[in-house]
Amino acid sequence: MPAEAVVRVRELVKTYPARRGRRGAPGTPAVRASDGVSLTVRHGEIFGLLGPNGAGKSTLVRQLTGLLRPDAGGIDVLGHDLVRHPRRAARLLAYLGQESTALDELTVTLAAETTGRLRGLAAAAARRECDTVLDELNLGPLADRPLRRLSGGQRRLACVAAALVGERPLLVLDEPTTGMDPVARRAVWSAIDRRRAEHGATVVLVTHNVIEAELVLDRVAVLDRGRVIACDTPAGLKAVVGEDVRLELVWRDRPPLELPEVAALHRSAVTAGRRWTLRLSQQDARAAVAAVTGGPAFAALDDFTLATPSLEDVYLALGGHTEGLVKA
Ligand SMILES: Nc1ncnc2c1ncn2[C@@H]1O[C@H](COP(=O)(O)OP(=O)(O)OP(=O)(O)O)[C@@H](O)[C@H]1O
Repeated sequence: MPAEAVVRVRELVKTYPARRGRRGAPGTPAVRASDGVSLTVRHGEIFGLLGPNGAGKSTLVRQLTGLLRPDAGGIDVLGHDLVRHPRRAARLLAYLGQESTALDELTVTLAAETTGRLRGLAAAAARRECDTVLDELNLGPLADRPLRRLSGGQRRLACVAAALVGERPLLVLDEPTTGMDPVARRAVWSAIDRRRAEHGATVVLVTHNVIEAELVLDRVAVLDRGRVIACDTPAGLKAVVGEDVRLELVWRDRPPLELPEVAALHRSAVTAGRRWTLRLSQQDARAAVAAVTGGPAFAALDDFTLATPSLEDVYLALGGHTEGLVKA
């Protein structure tokens, strides 16, 4: 393994078995949630896994953290074979899963301190680190509240705090900022970045927020149906769509498909209800805007935007499905 690689995943395969339904209820078919995933995360990177609901992101990180055993393939974290030795994961990485039920009865302070103690910190050190992290994430005022008495975003923030106590060289975070307001999100991103800058931590995180992904990630693997369909820097991925721009049209009600200029756009649009998204050359985008704003189509139009490409456009260009991607 090259010195700079912290995580190396090779040809990972995981299929959830089919289940027969009980008492006439429909069963569930087998799902191949990791379908030959290979990727390498380098030292000090903030590496993202992006993809819609059900793409296989959580399945991948649960295997990375030793919680789920792959059917085939290899996982190497800092030179340790985690398929053969899944329990070593606890020493190598801090994991923030999607659920927090294990900590719900504890206060914010106790959740963070206990996690630190479980990671081998002495009582005084755990307390010290806990104070620092609660301060960093502006959780001081909520320190004595049990997690179950917090709002969804506050609880998530408390779980991030717990994940950050008791330093680990690798942080694996499954949608760390879900449900948080912008201030909390910013605090989380700076806390993560500080771990990287000051302690050389490497971060793997799951997100479906494409805007956030562009801002914080060094590299991103785009997952779709258990496969990595692209892996590059956000800028590198955006080069896939070149100089194109994105035109979004939102219709008031039913789009007037009887108008030829609208019917022509419909053929290349990705539609989601009243919203159409088109990726066009700059010249074609200008012509399209002129066509829908200059003629009878305008009366049926609620809103339109022209934007430079985002990761979402890359995702569309790669043939992904955007239903599960969050755009703001
Ligand atoms: N325990 C399970 N048993 C059976 N199928 C599962 C199980 N967990 C996940 N799946 C299926 O595996 C696929 C991948 O799920 P996974 O949770 O990894 O996706 P994800 O990309 O993390 O999605 P989300 O963004 O919604 O969290 C989905 O089709 C899901 O329905």
